[in-house]
Amino acid sequence: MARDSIEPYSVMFLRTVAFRPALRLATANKTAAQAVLKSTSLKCLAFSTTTAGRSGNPPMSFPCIDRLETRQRDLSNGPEPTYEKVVTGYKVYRHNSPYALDHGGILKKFDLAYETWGTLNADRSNAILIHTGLSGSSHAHSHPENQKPGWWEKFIGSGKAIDTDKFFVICTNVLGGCYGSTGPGSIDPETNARYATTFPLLSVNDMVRAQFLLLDSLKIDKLYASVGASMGGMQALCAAALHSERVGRTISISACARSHPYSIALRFAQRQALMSDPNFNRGFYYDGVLPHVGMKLARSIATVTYRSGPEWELRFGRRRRAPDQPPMLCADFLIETYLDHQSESFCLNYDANSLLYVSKAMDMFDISHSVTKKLHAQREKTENILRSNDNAYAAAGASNTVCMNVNESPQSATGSSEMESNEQIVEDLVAGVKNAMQPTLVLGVQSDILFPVTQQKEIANILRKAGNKNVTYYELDAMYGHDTFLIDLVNVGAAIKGHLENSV
Ligand SMILES: CC(=O)SCCNC(=O)CCNC(=O)[C@H](O)C(C)(C)COP(=O)(O)OP(=O)(O)OC[C@H]1O[C@@H](n2cnc3c(N)ncnc32)[C@H](O)[C@@H]1OP(=O)(O)O
Ligand SMILES: N[C@@H](CCO)C(=O)O
Repeated sequence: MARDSIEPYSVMFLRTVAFRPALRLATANKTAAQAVLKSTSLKCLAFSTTTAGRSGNPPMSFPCIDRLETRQRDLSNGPEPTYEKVVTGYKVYRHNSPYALDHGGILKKFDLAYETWGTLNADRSNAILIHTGLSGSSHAHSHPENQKPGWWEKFIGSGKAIDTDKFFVICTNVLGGCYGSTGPGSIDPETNARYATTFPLLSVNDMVRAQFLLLDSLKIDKLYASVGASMGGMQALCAAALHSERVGRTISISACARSHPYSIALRFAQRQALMSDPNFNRGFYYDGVLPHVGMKLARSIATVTYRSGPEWELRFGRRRRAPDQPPMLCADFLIETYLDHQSESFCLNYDANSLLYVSKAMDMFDISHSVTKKLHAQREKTENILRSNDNAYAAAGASNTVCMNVNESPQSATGSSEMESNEQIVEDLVAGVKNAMQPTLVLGVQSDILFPVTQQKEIANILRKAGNKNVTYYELDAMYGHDTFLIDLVNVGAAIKGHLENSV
């Protein structure tokens, strides 16, 4: 098929110097390979499980089962969500008029948290917008007001992949997030209570449109580049296709042109695990017990999709935390203690409702022309009502309700229209990106099971079919899976720098 005919550039110069020797060593000498990895980007092999009391328990003679601790949230006595404590270091764009959303909802007003690095030049032409993945905050890099390392700390800075000597770099927390931007945990101005699951459903384009409103307020007409990975790549593609006149260059890393059923299934499983927590309380948990167990299960599943089997083989193998003890049903293998640690750490760092809304926006992402057209028409209807009179907000926004289980759905469970042919799908996608003619870098990772390279090829293919003559496609053989963009500075950083500084 045509879309499989895109040959991955081998980008020899991009291949990591640290990672390759580790792989080669792996078959011959695991310990040596681990030493190489340890000395590069993989930090820690020591286990540090955080569930209270577990490591201190006396040896058990029967399989141990994790205690599903619930934690009463007492506002005077932790644990409190740390995302609510992020109070410094970001600026806020305040949008004080109703904002119509793609799926029919309305926000009476919204805030967008953002941070910047570097200097905007005189003709305001050197701005780069970094779009985050699912759980990212605006804090991509440290700065004097918040010196904590950001989530892309090593990729941004003087002389770095995104060079702050040359560019003015902006990063926002997405609409729907929980790090300063309006999301389900924010106060609904209509009720003075938290939105929880009365928050309206969002699309990726709703997030991007909000970012362009921020750019308007900064008097930036056109971005030098729009850069993103994972859901950030979806946003970058969306900006390139739907706001094309405002984007000079695009970088899409480990993203997709439309979410495929496999990734939707994986996110559905996470949401189901989360919503099954008895403390979830249909999303109204803010004043009570947090759905900690559900969040932890959801992030465990997510972490399995973010990394890769080959990486874990090399890092953990089949090693157990206490090899002399009988097998236990709790975290026993090092891979299990790792998952336990990662998911536990995440629970208080991110709002459960944001996870639901943002991951749903990812599921709904589809850059096809027909989908965009439908969403646009839907939004226009709401915008017309809003324009019609000053009191229209209440009438137009009355439908901010979300459906949480199939029995609440007005549609049949088996539902759905006829399957389109592959040709029709591609044609629709090509029409969807017909305006995205900017120099574009599409970067994929061979070990990514969540956004596999077939989806990266699909992006490059539809852009080329649409007539974009300046599409660069790189495929990395890094082993860190989907999250490679957070870890592999050598390869991902070089690709980004090359595209930003050399593409014309
Ligand atoms: C995308 C955006 O837009 S931003 C969102 C990015 N942030 C996240 O995804 C948050 C979650 N973090 C992560 O997934 C990872 O830490 C990354 C991707 C950021 C970095 O990956 P790595 O450098 O490979 O770190 P790694 O995955 O090994 O995690 C290290 C932690 O695991 C712990 N760990 C490692 N092995 C084990 C083990 N066998 N048992 C228990 N804990 C373990 C380490 O002690 C360390 O703990 P700490 O973070 O509390 O200090
Ligand atoms: N691990 C990253 C990427 C997910 O797509 C995150 O949590 O945002």
